[in-house]
Amino acid sequence: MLDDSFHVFDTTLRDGAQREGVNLTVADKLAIARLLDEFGVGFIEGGWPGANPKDTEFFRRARTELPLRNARLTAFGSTRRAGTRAADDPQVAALRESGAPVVTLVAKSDARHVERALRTTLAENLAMVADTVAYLREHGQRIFVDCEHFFDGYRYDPEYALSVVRAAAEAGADVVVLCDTNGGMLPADVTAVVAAVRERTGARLGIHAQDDTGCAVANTLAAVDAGVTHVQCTANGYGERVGNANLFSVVGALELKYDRRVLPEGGLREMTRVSQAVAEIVNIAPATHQPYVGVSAFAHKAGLHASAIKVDPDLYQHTDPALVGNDMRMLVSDMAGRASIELKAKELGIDLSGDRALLGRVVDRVKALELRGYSFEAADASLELLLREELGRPVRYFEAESWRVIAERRAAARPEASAPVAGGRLVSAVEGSAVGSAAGGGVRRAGSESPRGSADVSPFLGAPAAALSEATVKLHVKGERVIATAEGNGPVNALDRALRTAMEGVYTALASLELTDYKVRILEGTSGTDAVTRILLTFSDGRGEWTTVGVGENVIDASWTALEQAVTYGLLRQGYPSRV
Ligand SMILES: CC(=O)SCCNC(=O)CCNC(=O)[C@H](O)C(C)(C)COP(=O)(O)OP(=O)(O)OC[C@H]1O[C@@H](n2cnc3c(N)ncnc32)[C@H](O)[C@@H]1OP(=O)(O)O
Ligand SMILES: CC(=O)C(=O)O
Repeated sequence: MLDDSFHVFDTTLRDGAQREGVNLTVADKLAIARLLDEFGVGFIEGGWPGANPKDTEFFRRARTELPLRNARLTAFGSTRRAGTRAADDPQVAALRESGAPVVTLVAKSDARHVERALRTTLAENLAMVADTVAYLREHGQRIFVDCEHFFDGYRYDPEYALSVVRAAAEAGADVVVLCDTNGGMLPADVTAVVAAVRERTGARLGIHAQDDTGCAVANTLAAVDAGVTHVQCTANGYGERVGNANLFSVVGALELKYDRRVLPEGGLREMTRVSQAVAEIVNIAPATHQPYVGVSAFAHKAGLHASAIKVDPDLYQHTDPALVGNDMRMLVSDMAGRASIELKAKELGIDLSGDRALLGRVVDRVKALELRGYSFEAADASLELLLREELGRPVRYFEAESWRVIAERRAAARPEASAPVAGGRLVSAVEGSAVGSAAGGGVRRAGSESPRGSADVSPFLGAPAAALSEATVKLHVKGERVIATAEGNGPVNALDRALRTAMEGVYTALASLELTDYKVRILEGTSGTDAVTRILLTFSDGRGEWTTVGVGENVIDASWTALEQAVTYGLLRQGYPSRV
């Protein structure tokens, strides 16, 4: 067990679960608790037993399924109801029966809340606090008291707020936690209030800060400066409304800035992994710009930054990313300089150091392409193909002579649709920009059947319909001209299938490549449909992912550019020697 002189108290499973959009199962809660325990927090607040069946079940299963190495499990609940005895309050009984060694009791400490929300007297509220603490202590549980709305209450009626702290401490609470429940405090005020409460009560104090002014982490650290020895936080800052103090930011600051050991050996290096794993379980995409653990936390874009980082990464980083299990990354864009390209190439395993002319050419090409709408910062694979081209080692497995896509949408099985239409009028065909050139003779032909189009049964704007696309590609692969046709549920899917069909006998590993993400962004244009389109395609081969970028006025053409690169890069990853 950790040193008890300073507590890192995690409330992801209680306050974190109060975030809009979060709905954890018991299994999710157990999995998160295991991660937090491994990470090394001192206390894990598991929920409110008795408030809902799920939290009651969590504490029941935790007895056998949650052997904790570092943390102590904590049950949350409120002080007894007004006008009852703690021993008769079913909610207090649920806390006792939870089996948790520690209980956090939420208590009113703002006189207005006592009178208007609880609708009881100030004296009865003090008795509710003291009775409940004493009762649970007698039953062998360790007690922390969360003084709800403490800071607002202290401003309104400091003597009453202080009397709640004293009532809790005198009844046997180990820690009295001052809560900024509405999250409206600023750091300097927190420091001043905490210092005054310490001086006037002598109680061991903690802090629980909501993030409504964006100051939860700063307020938590301000309270530490004033002497609290217990900090309540949540993983990734999840919590009611805009959230709580982010556990990872607080722990990062305590360990790396305050030089205070609050985690067991090795815990800090797990921080990025734990943050991402919790986000995965909670089913919220990890916040990319989160301090310490975000994927962008050590991503450098500006050329000037890169040029100094080349000399020493510390010149542009507040700490070593490896200490928190994160990585430094270079982003290449139109803000890049030669140093950015050199460092990025190194990251990709290509040594360009010293070749100023080549680096300069790459910078110029990147800037020119970005002006046209390309974006390389999210498309490392495209950048690597470009670098290899500039090095005089272009990667090619095929050459596209042409491609053509037909997109068709059919009204779903109307009885009259199958009958010949009499008296229809033929109107002129309109020129399209995505049609390939005519076929030659004497070639291999490959075909792929895609049995179904996407059956769009949405009733939106009309009757159900089926959409289907058919693509034909004409390629040169290893000296042979190949024509392949395939169907797909959309034009890009059909092109992807046709491309694979054309090469499947030649590059068998193609089967392991999978399109996992397709992003479209409309760049500036005069109207919605004639604007320039940027496509980002992400592929996976089961071992890793890579992203490529394509730009064009025609969305299918832009997609093709990205697709050609993605497949090329995928084949390079499979180890095929480059040749046409
Ligand atoms: C600041 C925080 O985030 S604290 C954590 C808050 N978390 C939650 O509320 C989530 C879980 N809550 C619940 O499931 C339900 O609200 C329950 C089970 C706790 C209570 O449900 P209900 O009995 O239906 O009461 P309801 O939610 O309407 O109101 C809360 C009651 O608790 C009382 N109460 C509130 N705080 C306290 C307190 N510190 N001590 C004693 N009683 C309290 C209120 O006065 C109100 O009493 P009333 O029923 O006599 O009006
Ligand atoms: C206890 C708690 O969650 C709060 O006061 O915000």
